[in-house]
Amino acid sequence: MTAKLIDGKAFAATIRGRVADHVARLKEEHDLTPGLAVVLVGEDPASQVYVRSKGKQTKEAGMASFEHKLPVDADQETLLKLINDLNNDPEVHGILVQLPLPSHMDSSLVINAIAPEKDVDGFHVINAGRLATGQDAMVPCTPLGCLMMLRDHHGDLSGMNAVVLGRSNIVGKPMAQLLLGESCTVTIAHSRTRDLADVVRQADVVVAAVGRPEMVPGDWIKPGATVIDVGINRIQDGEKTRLVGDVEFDSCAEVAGAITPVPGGVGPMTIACLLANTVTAACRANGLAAPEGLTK
Ligand SMILES: Nc1nc(=O)c2c([nH]1)NC[C@@H]1CN(c3ccc(C(=O)N[C@@H](CCC(=O)O)C(=O)O)cc3)C=[N+]21
Repeated sequence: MTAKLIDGKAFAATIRGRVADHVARLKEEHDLTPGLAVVLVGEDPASQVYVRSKGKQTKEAGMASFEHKLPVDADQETLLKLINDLNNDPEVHGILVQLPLPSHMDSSLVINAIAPEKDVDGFHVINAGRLATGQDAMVPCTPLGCLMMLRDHHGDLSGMNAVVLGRSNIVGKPMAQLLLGESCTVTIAHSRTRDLADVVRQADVVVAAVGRPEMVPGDWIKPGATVIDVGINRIQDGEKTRLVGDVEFDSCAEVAGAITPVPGGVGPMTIACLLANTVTAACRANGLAAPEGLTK
């Protein structure tokens, strides 16, 4: 392998340390404890593991963690009532509703019921609009984590060709907005893009967020490019299963200048940014400046 490995796990630990420092200062100087509420509907085992890990990391950073579980057949009104209560709870600065929701619920409606200033996922339409127009927004955690890694590796990104693979509202679109904000020349490629390989070959920065295991081979990568792999796909490997990203790691690492691994890349950064967003929300709710180095 010739590429430099971008260690998201280590970087995420650094971010969490900064979060914990800031939380300690908020307690001491302002008697303020940032609080994060996580809402889980249903009992999907992967979601349960993930929610538990968020709660643990929230507490480790010195913040208050509130977990709310609803049964899979809960009606939407019950969820909306809970969100309304959390919107009005002064101890809750951030609200995350774990996605996907059961199919009888309207996720857009549910997400848009969260007070925008408590929407630490950055999925509310107000936050999407603020990000797109360059105003202070809550920025979605996964793209924010990717941007932090890119900035850390490159410093200035201006003028670089960035190709974002995937056009989802939670990763692809906000990632493209952030890169545009860094003055990159941004292309969003997707399943209908013509000559996809040639498009990706133009990229100095590739962010792969399509959810297709090992879709990007090394011969699509421009020599020296930076590859950020957002994919977290569990595939069968003989008797066992293992996690792979959206890029073929070994072949891409032979060509790229730098690459994130899966696991240990974007995933841990996502949770670290969730904690960072919660601190930002708590600061803003109390008329304090958002912490340096933890926001966009
Ligand atoms: N409202 C909402 N916001 C989310 O941010 C959200 C969500 N719903 N629903 C589920 C997805 C998934 N997600 C992950 C974050 C970190 C890891 C992570 O840290 N992964 C480890 C590996 C963990 C393992 O071994 O399974 C890693 O990549 O190293 C994984 C998955 C956030 N999501």
